[in-house]
Amino acid sequence: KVTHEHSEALNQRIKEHLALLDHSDPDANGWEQITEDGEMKVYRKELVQDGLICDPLKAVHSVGLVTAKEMCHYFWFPDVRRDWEETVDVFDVLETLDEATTINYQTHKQVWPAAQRDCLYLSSMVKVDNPPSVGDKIPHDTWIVCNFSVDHPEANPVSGCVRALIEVALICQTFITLPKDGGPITRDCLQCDIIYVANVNPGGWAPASVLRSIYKREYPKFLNRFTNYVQQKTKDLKLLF
Ligand SMILES: CCCCCc1ccc(-c2ccc(S(=O)(=O)CCO)cc2)cc1CCc1ccccn1
Repeated sequence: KVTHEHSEALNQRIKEHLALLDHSDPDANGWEQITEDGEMKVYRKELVQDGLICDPLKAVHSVGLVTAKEMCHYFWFPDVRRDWEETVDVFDVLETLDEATTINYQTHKQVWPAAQRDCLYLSSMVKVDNPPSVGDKIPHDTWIVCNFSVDHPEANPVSGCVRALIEVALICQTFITLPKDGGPITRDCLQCDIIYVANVNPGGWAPASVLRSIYKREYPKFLNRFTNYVQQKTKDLKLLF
Protein backbone atom coordinates (compact mmCIF):
# COMPACT_ATOMS: atom_id res chain seq x y z
CA LYS A 1 0.00 0.00 0.00
CA VAL A 2 1.19 3.48 -0.75
CA THR A 3 1.09 5.75 2.30
CA HIS A 4 3.97 8.14 1.60
CA GLU A 5 6.31 9.31 -1.15
CA HIS A 6 8.87 6.57 -0.34
CA SER A 7 6.37 3.67 -0.22
CA GLU A 8 7.31 2.28 -3.60
CA ALA A 9 11.05 2.38 -2.86
CA LEU A 10 10.42 0.76 0.53
CA ASN A 11 8.28 -2.06 -0.90
CA GLN A 12 10.90 -2.73 -3.56
CA ARG A 13 13.72 -2.96 -0.99
CA ILE A 14 11.66 -5.24 1.26
CA LYS A 15 11.09 -7.59 -1.67
CA GLU A 16 14.83 -7.68 -2.39
CA HIS A 17 15.78 -8.24 1.27
CA LEU A 18 13.24 -11.07 1.69
CA ALA A 19 15.17 -13.01 -0.94
CA LEU A 20 17.74 -13.44 1.86
CA LEU A 21 15.21 -15.63 3.68
CA ASP A 22 15.94 -18.45 1.31
CA HIS A 23 18.78 -19.03 3.79
CA SER A 24 21.10 -19.47 0.86
CA ASP A 25 24.25 -20.79 2.45
CA PRO A 26 26.05 -17.56 3.48
CA ASP A 27 29.32 -19.44 3.16
CA ALA A 28 28.56 -19.56 -0.54
CA ASN A 29 28.14 -16.60 -2.93
CA GLY A 30 31.50 -15.12 -2.02
CA TRP A 31 30.65 -14.27 1.62
CA GLU A 32 33.73 -14.43 3.85
CA GLN A 33 33.05 -15.15 7.56
CA ILE A 34 34.75 -12.54 9.76
CA THR A 35 33.32 -13.39 13.18
CA GLU A 36 31.67 -16.28 14.97
CA ASP A 37 30.33 -15.81 18.51
CA GLY A 38 27.94 -18.55 19.66
CA GLU A 39 24.91 -18.45 17.36
CA MET A 40 26.09 -15.22 15.73
CA LYS A 41 28.03 -15.40 12.45
CA VAL A 42 29.15 -12.24 10.66
CA TYR A 43 30.14 -12.22 6.98
CA ARG A 44 31.45 -9.61 4.58
CA LYS A 45 32.31 -9.27 0.92
CA GLU A 46 35.16 -7.09 -0.23
CA LEU A 47 33.71 -4.40 -2.50
CA VAL A 48 35.37 -1.18 -3.67
CA GLN A 49 33.20 1.35 -5.54
CA ASP A 50 34.80 4.51 -6.99
CA GLY A 51 37.81 3.86 -4.77
CA LEU A 52 35.61 3.67 -1.63
CA ILE A 53 35.33 0.60 0.63
CA CYS A 54 31.68 -0.47 0.38
CA ASP A 55 31.96 -3.98 1.81
CA PRO A 56 28.49 -5.56 2.14
CA LEU A 57 27.99 -6.97 5.66
CA LYS A 58 25.65 -9.83 6.59
CA ALA A 59 25.06 -11.34 10.02
CA VAL A 60 22.91 -14.30 11.01
CA HIS A 61 21.95 -14.89 14.62
CA SER A 62 19.39 -16.73 16.73
CA VAL A 63 18.33 -15.57 20.18
CA GLY A 64 15.87 -16.93 22.74
CA LEU A 65 13.26 -15.21 24.94
CA VAL A 66 12.13 -12.58 22.40
CA THR A 67 9.74 -12.34 19.46
CA ALA A 68 10.48 -11.01 15.96
CA LYS A 69 8.14 -8.08 16.55
CA GLU A 70 9.96 -7.14 19.79
CA MET A 71 13.38 -7.28 18.09
CA CYS A 72 12.18 -5.14 15.19
CA HIS A 73 10.28 -2.74 17.41
CA TYR A 74 13.31 -1.87 19.57
CA PHE A 75 15.52 -1.62 16.48
CA TRP A 76 13.07 0.76 14.79
CA PHE A 77 11.67 2.75 17.76
CA PRO A 78 13.49 6.13 17.79
CA ASP A 79 12.89 6.84 21.50
CA VAL A 80 15.13 3.97 22.65
CA ARG A 81 17.86 4.36 20.00
CA ARG A 82 20.31 5.87 22.48
CA ASP A 83 19.81 2.95 24.89
CA TRP A 84 21.61 0.51 22.60
CA GLU A 85 23.32 2.56 19.83
CA GLU A 86 26.80 3.62 20.97
CA THR A 87 28.45 4.85 17.74
CA VAL A 88 25.92 7.65 17.13
CA ASP A 89 26.33 11.24 18.44
CA VAL A 90 23.44 13.36 17.10
CA PHE A 91 20.15 11.54 16.43
CA ASP A 92 17.01 13.40 15.27
CA VAL A 93 13.68 12.30 13.80
CA LEU A 94 13.07 14.78 10.97
CA GLU A 95 9.65 13.50 9.92
CA THR A 96 7.14 10.80 10.92
CA LEU A 97 5.50 9.45 7.75
CA ASP A 98 3.21 6.91 9.47
CA GLU A 99 3.02 4.94 12.72
CA ALA A 100 5.95 2.74 11.66
CA THR A 101 7.98 5.00 9.37
CA THR A 102 10.30 7.90 10.22
CA ILE A 103 13.01 9.87 8.47
CA ASN A 104 16.07 10.14 10.74
CA TYR A 105 19.27 12.16 10.74
CA GLN A 106 22.29 10.95 12.73
CA THR A 107 26.01 11.52 13.02
CA HIS A 108 28.49 8.77 13.84
CA LYS A 109 31.36 9.26 16.22
CA GLN A 110 34.45 10.31 14.31
CA VAL A 111 37.11 7.67 13.73
CA TRP A 112 40.52 9.28 13.25
CA PRO A 113 41.96 9.94 10.66
CA ALA A 114 38.71 9.75 8.64
CA ALA A 115 36.20 12.62 8.55
CA GLN A 116 33.04 12.25 10.70
CA ARG A 117 30.08 10.63 8.89
CA ASP A 118 26.38 11.41 9.02
CA CYS A 119 23.36 9.52 7.67
CA LEU A 120 19.93 10.71 6.51
CA TYR A 121 17.62 7.74 6.09
CA LEU A 122 14.09 6.38 6.07
CA SER A 123 13.41 3.77 8.74
CA SER A 124 10.32 1.56 8.52
CA MET A 125 9.05 -1.51 10.40
CA VAL A 126 6.83 -3.86 8.38
CA LYS A 127 5.13 -7.17 9.12
CA VAL A 128 5.83 -9.68 6.35
CA ASP A 129 2.77 -11.71 5.31
CA ASN A 130 3.29 -15.21 3.85
CA PRO A 131 7.12 -15.13 3.87
CA PRO A 132 8.92 -17.79 1.87
CA SER A 133 9.03 -20.73 4.32
CA VAL A 134 12.43 -22.32 4.55
CA GLY A 135 13.14 -25.96 5.15
CA ASP A 136 10.82 -27.64 7.68
CA LYS A 137 10.68 -24.78 10.23
CA ILE A 138 7.44 -22.76 10.04
CA PRO A 139 7.87 -19.23 11.45
CA HIS A 140 5.09 -17.91 13.68
CA ASP A 141 5.67 -14.39 12.33
CA THR A 142 8.18 -12.45 10.26
CA TRP A 143 9.04 -8.75 10.68
CA ILE A 144 11.51 -6.51 8.86
CA VAL A 145 13.02 -3.08 9.55
CA CYS A 146 14.44 -1.31 6.49
CA ASN A 147 16.78 1.68 6.83
CA PHE A 148 17.82 3.34 3.58
CA SER A 149 19.25 6.73 2.63
CA VAL A 150 16.88 9.42 1.33
CA ASP A 151 17.02 13.19 0.82
CA HIS A 152 15.06 15.55 3.05
CA PRO A 153 14.67 19.32 2.84
CA GLU A 154 14.84 19.79 6.62
CA ALA A 155 18.13 17.99 7.17
CA ASN A 156 20.39 20.44 8.95
CA PRO A 157 23.67 18.58 8.55
CA VAL A 158 26.42 18.93 11.15
CA SER A 159 29.17 20.87 9.38
CA GLY A 160 32.25 18.87 8.45
CA CYS A 161 30.38 15.58 8.14
CA VAL A 162 30.69 13.38 5.07
CA ARG A 163 27.30 11.89 4.09
CA ALA A 164 27.40 8.07 4.25
CA LEU A 165 24.78 6.17 2.23
CA ILE A 166 23.16 3.14 3.87
CA GLU A 167 21.00 0.18 2.88
CA VAL A 168 20.24 -1.78 6.04
CA ALA A 169 17.73 -4.50 6.85
CA LEU A 170 16.93 -6.42 10.00
CA ILE A 171 14.75 -9.46 9.28
CA CYS A 172 13.41 -11.39 12.29
CA GLN A 173 11.37 -14.59 12.48
CA THR A 174 9.78 -16.05 15.62
CA PHE A 175 9.78 -19.82 16.12
CA ILE A 176 7.67 -21.23 18.94
CA THR A 177 8.17 -24.60 20.67
CA LEU A 178 4.83 -25.37 22.32
CA PRO A 179 5.19 -26.38 26.01
CA LYS A 180 4.89 -30.16 26.55
CA ASP A 181 2.27 -29.71 29.31
CA GLY A 182 -0.04 -27.77 26.97
CA GLY A 183 0.45 -24.71 29.19
CA PRO A 184 0.61 -21.10 27.97
CA ILE A 185 3.43 -19.97 25.66
CA THR A 186 6.16 -18.36 27.78
CA ARG A 187 9.41 -16.65 26.77
CA ASP A 188 11.19 -19.98 27.17
CA CYS A 189 9.21 -21.24 24.16
CA LEU A 190 10.60 -18.52 21.88
CA GLN A 191 13.49 -18.51 19.40
CA CYS A 192 14.07 -15.50 17.15
CA ASP A 193 16.12 -16.00 14.01
CA ILE A 194 17.78 -12.83 12.75
CA ILE A 195 19.31 -11.81 9.43
CA TYR A 196 20.99 -8.40 9.43
CA VAL A 197 22.44 -6.83 6.30
CA ALA A 198 24.23 -3.50 6.03
CA ASN A 199 25.52 -1.93 2.83
CA VAL A 200 27.31 1.28 3.78
CA ASN A 201 28.96 3.64 1.32
CA PRO A 202 31.19 5.86 3.49
CA GLY A 203 30.57 8.69 1.03
CA GLY A 204 34.15 9.77 0.85
CA TRP A 205 37.69 8.63 1.45
CA ALA A 206 38.57 6.55 4.55
CA PRO A 207 41.59 4.30 4.88
CA ALA A 208 40.65 0.72 3.90
CA SER A 209 42.48 -0.69 6.93
CA VAL A 210 40.63 1.67 9.31
CA LEU A 211 37.21 0.94 7.77
CA ARG A 212 37.67 -2.82 7.65
CA SER A 213 38.86 -2.95 11.28
CA ILE A 214 35.87 -0.82 12.34
CA TYR A 215 33.49 -3.16 10.55
CA LYS A 216 35.09 -6.25 12.09
CA ARG A 217 34.89 -4.73 15.59
CA GLU A 218 31.69 -2.69 15.53
CA TYR A 219 29.10 -4.93 13.87
CA PRO A 220 29.48 -7.96 16.19
CA LYS A 221 29.56 -5.57 19.17
CA PHE A 222 26.38 -3.82 18.01
CA LEU A 223 24.54 -7.12 17.36
CA ASN A 224 25.46 -8.54 20.79
CA ARG A 225 24.66 -5.30 22.58
CA PHE A 226 21.34 -4.83 20.77
CA THR A 227 20.08 -8.43 21.24
CA ASN A 228 21.02 -8.38 24.94
CA TYR A 229 19.23 -5.03 25.27
CA VAL A 230 15.97 -6.43 23.84
CA GLN A 231 16.12 -9.56 26.04
CA GLN A 232 16.59 -7.36 29.13
CA LYS A 233 13.94 -4.82 28.09
CA THR A 234 11.26 -7.45 27.46
CA LYS A 235 11.97 -10.06 30.14
CA ASP A 236 9.09 -8.99 32.43
CA LEU A 237 6.74 -7.79 29.67
CA LYS A 238 3.86 -9.59 27.97
CA LEU A 239 4.95 -11.32 24.73
CA LEU A 240 4.45 -8.97 21.75
CA PHE A 241 3.45 -10.72 18.49
C1 LIG B 1 35.31 6.14 8.87
C2 LIG B 1 34.08 5.73 9.58
C3 LIG B 1 32.90 5.63 8.60
C4 LIG B 1 31.64 5.18 9.32
C5 LIG B 1 30.76 4.61 8.25
C6 LIG B 1 29.45 4.09 8.81
C7 LIG B 1 28.33 4.93 8.80
C8 LIG B 1 27.09 4.44 9.22
C9 LIG B 1 26.98 3.11 9.68
C10 LIG B 1 25.69 2.57 10.12
C11 LIG B 1 25.64 1.34 10.80
C12 LIG B 1 24.41 0.79 11.20
C13 LIG B 1 23.24 1.47 10.95
S1 LIG B 1 21.72 0.76 11.44
O1 LIG B 1 21.93 -0.67 11.53
O2 LIG B 1 20.71 1.23 10.53
C14 LIG B 1 21.32 1.30 13.08
C15 LIG B 1 20.94 2.73 13.12
O3 LIG B 1 22.06 3.48 13.48
C16 LIG B 1 23.26 2.68 10.29
C17 LIG B 1 24.48 3.23 9.88
C18 LIG B 1 28.09 2.30 9.69
C19 LIG B 1 29.33 2.77 9.26
C20 LIG B 1 30.47 1.82 9.27
C21 LIG B 1 31.15 1.70 10.61
C22 LIG B 1 30.25 1.21 11.69
C23 LIG B 1 29.81 -0.11 11.73
C24 LIG B 1 28.99 -0.49 12.78
C25 LIG B 1 28.64 0.42 13.72
C26 LIG B 1 29.08 1.74 13.58
N1 LIG B 1 29.88 2.13 12.58
